[in-house]
Amino acid sequence: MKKVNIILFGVGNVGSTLIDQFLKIRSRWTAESGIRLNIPVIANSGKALFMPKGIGENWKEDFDKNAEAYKLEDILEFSQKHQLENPVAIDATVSKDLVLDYPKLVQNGFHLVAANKVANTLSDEFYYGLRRELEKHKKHFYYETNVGAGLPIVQTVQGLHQAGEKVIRIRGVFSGSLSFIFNTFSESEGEFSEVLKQAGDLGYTEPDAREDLSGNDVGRKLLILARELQLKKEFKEVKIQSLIPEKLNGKTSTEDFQNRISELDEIFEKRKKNQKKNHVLRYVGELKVGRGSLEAKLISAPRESALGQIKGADNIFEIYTESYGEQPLVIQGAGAGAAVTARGVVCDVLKLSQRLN
Ligand SMILES: NC(=O)C1=CN([C@@H]2O[C@H](COP(=O)(O)OP(=O)(O)OC[C@H]3O[C@@H](n4cnc5c(N)ncnc54)[C@H](OP(=O)(O)O)[C@@H]3O)[C@@H](O)[C@H]2O)C=CC1
Ligand SMILES: N[C@@H](CC=O)C(=O)O
Repeated sequence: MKKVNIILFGVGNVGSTLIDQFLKIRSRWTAESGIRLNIPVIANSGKALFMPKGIGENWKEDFDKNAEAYKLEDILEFSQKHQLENPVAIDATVSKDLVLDYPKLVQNGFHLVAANKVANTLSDEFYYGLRRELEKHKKHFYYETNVGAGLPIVQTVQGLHQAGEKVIRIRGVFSGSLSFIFNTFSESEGEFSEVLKQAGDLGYTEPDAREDLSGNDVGRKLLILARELQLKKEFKEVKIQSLIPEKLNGKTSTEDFQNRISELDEIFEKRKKNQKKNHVLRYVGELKVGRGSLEAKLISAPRESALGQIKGADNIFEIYTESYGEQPLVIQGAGAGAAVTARGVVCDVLKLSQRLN
């Protein structure tokens, strides 16, 4: 029997769904794959719940009653003291501070699985430094949900590249929240701000929706894919069209922004009206590998086109390669939401566990 110990950072939208999915699947993993999954630590930004034998169905009550203030060192000590086999740190936060601690986690024997995109979008120096550290300590890092949530994008791009296939261009709708927003807004009479709020309530936006509206989240996904193709790029090199007017950006707090989102209504109503007939708004990302160009922008696309026909919070990725020629390899499906994202993390943990002794 192979034991795998999960240390979960982030018990928000994705993290709490992930716990529920783990609790449901783990007896099947034990029976079918010989993997015994234990979740001895779960933490938010201020508190952690330590349970050496692992959390169970009542984890929310246990967390509320028994979680305590902690530092990363407390988790490292706990892992040593209880000699946790195969510890895996899962990052379901948006924290940069936690990411800066990844090398320390790896040095202390942890494998990494991240929904958080920050580690793969910091400087080139951090990106390759972390990979050197992982190699040195023979640890693994999975992050499939960084692009397309539960869709198999990262593994497909990695697989094509490693197999020697020349990837020429990747284009599509990379944001689940912006997809939902424009798919809904283009077809309804409702105000833009109402649709934006709905996207937040459905768990599609980042904790601060401006990360989506600014195009930064799409910019990050482009950079992550570019780096998989060994392009040496930094985030500042991604050309990004922000959808947030200056007055709502910068020094405005998240709360202020939330209170003022109706100021976006007129702007987007105009954009919707100023389109050709049977056209819809789509926020697209495009990576041209040969030119090394990465761009995220709002376009008006024919309703019947591949980009125009997507629904709900769908992402669509068109991957143009030498062998596929003019007809791209297309991956499409829900690109945001707690259930699909958590399932993507579960898949990562399963793949990682299968590689362990
Ligand atoms: N929603 C989606 O569809 C997708 C999300 N993702 C990524 O998943 C991640 C989580 O998103 P989501 O669940 O929606 O976010 P939430 O805001 O719902 O949850 C974030 C959680 O992280 C915790 N947290 C913040 N900082 C730290 C820290 N330093 N240490 C430990 N915990 C911390 C928060 O705790 P507290 O409450 O104390 O602040 C909270 O529990 C994000 O990186 C997002 O980009 C990726 C793909 C799709
Ligand atoms: N906020 C993101 C969530 C997934 O990465 C998005 O809208 O795509």
